[in-house]
Amino acid sequence: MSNQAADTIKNAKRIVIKVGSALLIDENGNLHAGWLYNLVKDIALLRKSGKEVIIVSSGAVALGRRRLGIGSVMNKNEKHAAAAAGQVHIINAYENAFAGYQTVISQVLLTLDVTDDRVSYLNARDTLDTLLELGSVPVVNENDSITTREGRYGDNDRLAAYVAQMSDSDALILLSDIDGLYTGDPRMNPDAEFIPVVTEISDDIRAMAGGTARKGAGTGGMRTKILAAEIAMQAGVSTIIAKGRTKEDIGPITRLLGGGQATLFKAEATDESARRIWIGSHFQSKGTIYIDEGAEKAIRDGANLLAAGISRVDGQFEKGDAVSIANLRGDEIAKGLTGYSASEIQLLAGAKTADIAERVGYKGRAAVVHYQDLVFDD
Ligand SMILES: Nc1ncnc2c1ncn2[C@@H]1O[C@H](COP(=O)(O)OP(=O)(O)O)[C@@H](O)[C@H]1O
Ligand SMILES: N[C@@H](CCC(=O)OP(=O)(O)O)C(=O)O
Repeated sequence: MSNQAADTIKNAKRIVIKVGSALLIDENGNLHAGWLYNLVKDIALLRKSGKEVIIVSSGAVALGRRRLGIGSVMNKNEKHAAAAAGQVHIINAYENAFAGYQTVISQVLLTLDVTDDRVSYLNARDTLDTLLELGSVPVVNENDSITTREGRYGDNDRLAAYVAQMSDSDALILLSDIDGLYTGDPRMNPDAEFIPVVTEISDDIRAMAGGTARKGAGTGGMRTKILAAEIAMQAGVSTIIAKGRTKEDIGPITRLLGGGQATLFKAEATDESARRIWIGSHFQSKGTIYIDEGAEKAIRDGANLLAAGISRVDGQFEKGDAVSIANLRGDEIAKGLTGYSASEIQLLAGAKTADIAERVGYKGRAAVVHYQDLVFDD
C-alpha cells in the first residue's frame, strides 16, 4: 500500500525528522531506548537508500530535570540547567543507538537569531551541509541553556521547519503521538475526521488545531505543527505529521513507507531554493561587486561567482552580508550573500582560485558568491 506521504519520502533526497519529548521519554523521565533503536534502524535504511537525514530532537529539559532532581515547575535558571544536563544524555542515547551503523552523529545547537543574522545563518547552513557531505547525521536542538524567552524558537516543530528551510531539505517529518491532522482534537472530539493531504494552510486548517498542547512532556500541540508546516511549505518543503509510536515492533518510518496513515502538507514545486527565499526577504545591500561579461554569463548559466571575474568592489561589508552584483556599466544584475568581506574581495579581484590562500592568508572557498546564494533581478 502506498499514499502521498509515503511517496514524498521515497522521492526526497534530504529529510529532516523531528522527534518530540513525549516520544523519547516516558512519564517517569526514562528514555525509550527500544523505540529509539527502531527509529535509528529506519534512519539507517533511509541512508542506505541514498538519503541524507537530519534529526531535530527534543527532550533535553524533560530528561535533565529528573536527572538533577528538579520538580516539574521550573524557574528560568532551572530550565536552563535541566537542558544542559539533559542534552548530554540525549546525544549519548543517539550515539549508542547509532553505534551499530558506523555512523558519526553530530550535535548542532541553534538559537533563534541564527536565522536573523546572516553570518550565523551561513555558518549553520554550511555546517549542516558539510556534516551531511561527510556522512554524519546531525542531531539538532535549540540551545536551551542560553536562550531567553524572547529569543527562542520555543518549540522544536518550528525549529525543525527552519532547519528544513536552511538545509534545503525536500521533506520534513514531524513525528508525533498522533497519526496526523484531524478536523478537531480526536481526544476531545471522537467524531473528528482525518485529513490525508493539505495543500494550503487556510484559516479553517488553523482553526482545527485549536489551542496549545496537552499537559505532559511535549510543548507543541497541533498548533505549532501547523505553524511549522506553513514555514516549511513556504520554503518548498513538504511536511508530514506521522505517528511516532507504533503498535507493531517496527520503526515509524517503516510504518509510514508501508502506507501507514499520515497527513501530508504538500509544498508547491518551486525552483526557488529556501536560501533564495531567505535572501529575498532579508535583502539590504551593503555594497556592490562589479563583474565582467564572462562572469555574468557564467553565473547566469548557474555557476558560482569566482574571483577571476570580479573587477572591483564598492562599500563596506563582511562575510555573509547581502551585496549587489553589477556589470561593468554599473547595472545591478543580481543580489547575493557574499562569502568574503569587501576588503578581502579587493585583494581577490581578478585572482585565480589557486591564489586565494596567498591573497587572503587562509584557505578560503572558491566561490565568492555561491550559486545558491544568488538571486537574479530578471
Ligand atoms: N486537529 C487536531 N488533529 C490532531 N491532533 C490534535 C488536533 N488538535 C489538537 N491535537 C492534539 O495535538 C497533540 C499532538 O501534539 P503534542 O502532544 O504536542 O505532540 P508532540 O509531543 O509530538 O509535539 C495530539 O495528541 C492531539 O491531542
Ligand atoms: N528544546 C526543548 C524541547 C522543546 C519542544 O518543542 O519540545 P516538544 O514539544 O516535545 O517537541 C528540549 O529539548 O527540551
